[in-house]
Amino acid sequence: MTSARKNNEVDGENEALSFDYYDDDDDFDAFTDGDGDCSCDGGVLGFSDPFSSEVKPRILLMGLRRSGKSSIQKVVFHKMSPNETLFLESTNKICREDVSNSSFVSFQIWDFPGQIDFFDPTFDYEMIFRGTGALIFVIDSQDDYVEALSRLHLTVTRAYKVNPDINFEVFIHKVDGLSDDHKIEKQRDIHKRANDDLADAGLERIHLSFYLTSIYDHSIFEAFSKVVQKLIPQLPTLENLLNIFISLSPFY
Ligand SMILES: Nc1nc2c(ncn2[C@@H]2O[C@H](COP(=O)(O)OP(=O)(O)OP(=O)(O)O)[C@@H](O)[C@H]2O)c(=O)[nH]1
Repeated sequence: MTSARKNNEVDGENEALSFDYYDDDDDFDAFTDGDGDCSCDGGVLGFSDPFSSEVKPRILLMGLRRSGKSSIQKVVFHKMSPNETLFLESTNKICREDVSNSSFVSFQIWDFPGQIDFFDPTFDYEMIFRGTGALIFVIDSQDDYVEALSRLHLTVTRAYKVNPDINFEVFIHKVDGLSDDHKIEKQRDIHKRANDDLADAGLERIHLSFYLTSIYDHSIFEAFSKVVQKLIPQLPTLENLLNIFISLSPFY
């Protein structure tokens, strides 16, 4: 599969282009390009959105500090080995990256620093949520997640008010250290608490999808793939066409 990826500065002034092409049959490798870095913006507050007219869906990566957001982006899209992520520095800027590997699969990822005050009144979160297709909220399952859950609730409710069409995706991350029983138990607990919080706020109509993920196995690629697939409007039509094709195939 041929892939091209383009990096942009968020402020749009110093546009740096980096295209990489490769051939690979692996669906998940189709997300990666090898060596590029995303570009980041230092002015977190009140930056402009020079690409707001683009139709590319936007995927936000949010969550508390050190939950694993940048590691996910580096492993999935830059072929970084999981062990190398141990040396990643904390993100203090919004990093935005354009990913496009076909006319169907094309989107932007915005990696948010964990420590920003997202609800600072000068921060234009309405602009950010308005153009968002999916919001991935990363929860570190190896840490105490009480604070993460309250942050998740705040983020989701704010985002929903601005744009009820956002897909809310919760990555229960770093599950590599947990036994299978423990993983299921964590997922059940987080799922229940997050949905109880929404029900208490009268917002049970907000749907959260949960995934158990780790950068140390295939789970992070599968989860990201599912998130991206939901953003491909042509997918149901493509599936229908493929089903028709298969049913008419002489080998079927
Ligand atoms: N065990 C384990 N560790 C992980 C996983 N993903 C990330 N980490 C580790 O978590 C630490 C923090 O990862 P980062 O990607 O820097 O976290 P972040 O959310 O981007 O942090 P900020 O930039 O501070 O917001 C690093 O030491 C990673 O190696 C995972 O799936 N399993």
